[in-house]
Amino acid sequence: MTATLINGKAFAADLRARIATGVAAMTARGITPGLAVVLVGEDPASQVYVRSKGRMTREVGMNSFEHRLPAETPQADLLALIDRLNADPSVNGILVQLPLPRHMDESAVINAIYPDKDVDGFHILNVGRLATGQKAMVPCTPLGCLMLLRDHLGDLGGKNALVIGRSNIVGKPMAQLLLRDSATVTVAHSRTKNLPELCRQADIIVAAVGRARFVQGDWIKPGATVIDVGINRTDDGLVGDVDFDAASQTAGAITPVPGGVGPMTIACLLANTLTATARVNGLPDPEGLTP
Ligand SMILES: Nc1nc2c(c(=O)[nH]1)N[C@@H](CN(C=O)c1ccc(C(=O)N[C@@H](CCC(=O)O)C(=O)O)cc1)CN2
Repeated sequence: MTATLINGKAFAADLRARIATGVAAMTARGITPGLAVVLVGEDPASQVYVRSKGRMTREVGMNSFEHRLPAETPQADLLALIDRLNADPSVNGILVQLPLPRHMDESAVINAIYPDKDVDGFHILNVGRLATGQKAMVPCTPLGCLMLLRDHLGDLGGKNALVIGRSNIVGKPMAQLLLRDSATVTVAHSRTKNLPELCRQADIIVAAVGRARFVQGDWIKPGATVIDVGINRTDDGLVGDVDFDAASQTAGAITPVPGGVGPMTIACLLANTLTATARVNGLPDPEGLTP
């Protein structure tokens, strides 16, 4: 292997320590940030993520409120819970764990969250704010990717960045964030025709396709920075969207799976909760936690 390993796990631990310092300073002023996480149903991976979110929220000194609802909960009951959390001043951030059960309308649920408590950054108003360069709550996984990229590369201006995947959660906001940093951004997806060629021109690849080892080693431009957002459970264990062994022969730097982007998601959720708390209390945004 020749590529530098981008250690998201270590970066996330350091980020959480910085957040804990910010929380302590806020608590000293009589404000303790609170994060409410809502889980509907028993999806095994979601249960693990929600448990980790609760533990890490408490570890940084924030109040954690967990709401677990049965899979068959009517949507109206979930919306009523969100209304209560919107009105609760001890709750600064609200997150509804995805995916939701099939009978629920994801957009309606997300857009019921008060935008300034939407620490996932999925509310339509935050999507618009990000797209127009306004102060927004920014989706956690792309924010984590941006932090890793800036830490590794410094200025992203003028770099050719390829985002593979166009989801609302990762691909689209990732493209917006890279554009904001003056990268030249291409978004590829399942209908893109010349993906290997596009990859070979990219200084930065962010792979978020949801297909195990989809991005091949010989697609990588020598020295490129590769950010792998994929979390695919296979017979070989957890693997990313990039063929890590092959890509790391050519890339300049690469994130592993696990231990790369994944841990940044929860750290950035805590960062967003601290930011939301600062904003609602008329304080400046905490340093280094927003794009
Ligand atoms: N409301 C939301 N739902 C979901 C989000 C989200 O950002 N908001 N993202 C994902 C799941 N997710 C957090 O919710 C998440 C995914 C992965 C990790 C992580 O730390 N991954 C580890 C591996 C852990 C494992 O073994 O599964 C890693 O990559 O090292 C944290 C959070 C979907 N839902």
